Amino acid sequence: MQGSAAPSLSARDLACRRGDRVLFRGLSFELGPGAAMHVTGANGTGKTTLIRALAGLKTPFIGQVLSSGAIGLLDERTGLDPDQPLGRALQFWQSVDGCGDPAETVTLLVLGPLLDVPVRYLSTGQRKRAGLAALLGRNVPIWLLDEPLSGLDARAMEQVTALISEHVTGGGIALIASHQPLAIEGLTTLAIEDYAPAAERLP
Ligand SMILES: Nc1ncnc2c1ncn2[C@@H]1O[C@H](COP(=O)(O)OP(=O)(O)OP(=O)(O)O)[C@@H](O)[C@H]1O
Repeated sequence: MQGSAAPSLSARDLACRRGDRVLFRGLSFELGPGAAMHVTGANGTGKTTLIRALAGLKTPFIGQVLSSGAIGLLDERTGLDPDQPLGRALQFWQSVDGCGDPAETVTLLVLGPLLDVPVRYLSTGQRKRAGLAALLGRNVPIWLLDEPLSGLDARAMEQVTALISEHVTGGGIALIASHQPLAIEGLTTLAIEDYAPAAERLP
């Protein structure tokens, strides 16, 4: 994994809004090596917004995000060039981040038969697996995963869950927003609705 220091990710008294609406406030947590946290909440409660704030892509309205170690984000975008065949698109990240051979990841995620297919032709589930392969190839310690299981078949869900477990067992950090249950040992849960301003809470 990139960087030798122990990774950490924390939020301190975080509040984010979209337009005039405050989605959550007073949200704090601290994650260290080997931590996995499941962010739950109904549609529109702010899970993606939280992940974007943690990734540094959105400025919180109040509070701070602190991290030590490189952050990798997996969301609905793969980060892969849509016009390149998958194999070449994955190699691009490998050359940028200087990581090892992606062959193992390609095998694990059953992407071998798709290496010659342009990224834009991949199905939803194939694209999700490709995005995860790119993330794995980057070898970063902190994973922010926005709905990593959506669009996956049962077998792929198991494989992706196993890869997340392996990442945290190896000392990485994973924060996962998901509507699906996650079979990951030691997983903690952050219910984002607990941090909604009182006026936003459902009865
Ligand atoms: N650019 C934007 N401008 C204004 N409001 C936005 C913007 N992007 C998102 N929102 C609103 O912010 C709220 C939170 O959206 P977000 O995507 O964080 O929710 P979520 O919990 O991830 O939802 P889901 O479970 O559907 O993925 C939603 O009400 C959404 O409509």
